Amino acid sequence: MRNPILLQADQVSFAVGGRRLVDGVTVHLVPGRLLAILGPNGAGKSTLLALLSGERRPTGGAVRLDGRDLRELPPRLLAHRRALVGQHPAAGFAFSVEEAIMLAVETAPCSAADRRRLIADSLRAADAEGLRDRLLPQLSGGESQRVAFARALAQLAAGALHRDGADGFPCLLLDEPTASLDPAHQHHLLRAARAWMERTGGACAVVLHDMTLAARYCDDALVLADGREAWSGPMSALPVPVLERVFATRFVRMPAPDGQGAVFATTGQPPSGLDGTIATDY
Ligand SMILES: Nc1ncnc2c1ncn2[C@@H]1O[C@H](COP(=O)(O)OP(=O)(O)OP(=O)(O)O)[C@@H](O)[C@H]1O
Repeated sequence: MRNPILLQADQVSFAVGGRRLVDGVTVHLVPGRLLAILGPNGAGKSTLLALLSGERRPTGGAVRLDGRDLRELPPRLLAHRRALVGQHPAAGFAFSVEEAIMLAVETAPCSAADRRRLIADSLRAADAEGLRDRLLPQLSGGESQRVAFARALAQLAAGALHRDGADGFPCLLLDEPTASLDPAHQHHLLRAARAWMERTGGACAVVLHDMTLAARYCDDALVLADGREAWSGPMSALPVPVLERVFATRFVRMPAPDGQGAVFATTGQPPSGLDGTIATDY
């Protein structure tokens, strides 16, 4: 029977100079469930994503894809199975957007026409079709993020052509992919990530600072603080006091007007309880 866990990190740690940036964290990525990785600046979210992607090797514990230690997987196979969209997409050389995405799919075993269609599909999914002929260094921050997302989708779509049958679902790892996006594109990207999971049977983890987006689009949450797990579970069950504790600021959770997820507001005041008030937690 297929292991329902696609990417599995058990008690992973990553230490530099005696400091544990990630300390004994367990993450299970399951097809069809979008995981939000939350936590304050410096909590270890990007480092954890780098461990999950195989970009960094854990100094303790192991990360497994379909049960195989990432260290045993050849880099090419890994590139077919998982894509990481970093926090700051590199401006890179003066390639056009289309050329940059072509680099990610040029070895795909298909015709040139199919390759062009694959690029077009990825650009469309990221609402980046209009950027196709633009040069990478001339893109705005949000445009770069949309192109980096399209490139990751194209990389995994090309990777799927290398795989046989149902073997090996893909894994998409997104590090603050909405940080530079306007509100409409923030929703577009997370809807696209969910649609990608449904289409491919893949698994996805996303680092977010926006709790409202996380509540609307993510099934599960892992909250990190000081490199350790502070809380994990279904996003809908994430307690406001946990957020207030790790972020050291007041959070208010309200029902979303359309009933999907919740709306989170911060007030900049101290966490509830520290000034004698009671948490407003609907
Ligand atoms: N190579 C490194 N050497 C030493 N310290 C590092 C290294 N890489 C990251 N750090 C430190 O590790 C901590 C975790 O960094 P990381 O980028 O994972 O945090 P983060 O949770 O993603 O933060 P943010 O929300 O600001 O993006 C930070 O304090 C960072 O300064």
